[in-house]
Amino acid sequence: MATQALAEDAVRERLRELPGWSLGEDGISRAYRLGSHFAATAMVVHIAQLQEELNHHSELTLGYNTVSLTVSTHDAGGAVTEKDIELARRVEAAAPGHGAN
Ligand SMILES: C[C@H](O)[C@H](O)[C@H]1CNC2=NC(N)=NC(=O)C2=N1
Repeated sequence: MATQALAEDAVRERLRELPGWSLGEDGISRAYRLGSHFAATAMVVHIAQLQEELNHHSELTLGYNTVSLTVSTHDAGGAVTEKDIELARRVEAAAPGHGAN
């Protein structure tokens, strides 16, 4: 998958299909709220699996009942690339199964 930096407007266009995701200085980010600490922990494990499958890894934070992630592409100097968008899409697809919102 391409690791060329996406222009800001291209990132924002893709984020239109990813409600809850935002663009910041460190990449694209999303925070999820779960029904319990255990549910949040289980989602973190699932995200780790998705990241390993994609070989693309976020900064992933587990709170009491929240999971937050921020991702950019190190190999592109911290820019946002299609790999970041693809990880976001895969996490979004997994979120409903965890009761995350
Ligand atoms: C060697 C390994 O494939 C690379 O370091 C991968 C690992 N995970 C990664 N994750 C992210 N976010 N960006 C990268 O450029 C990246 N590169």
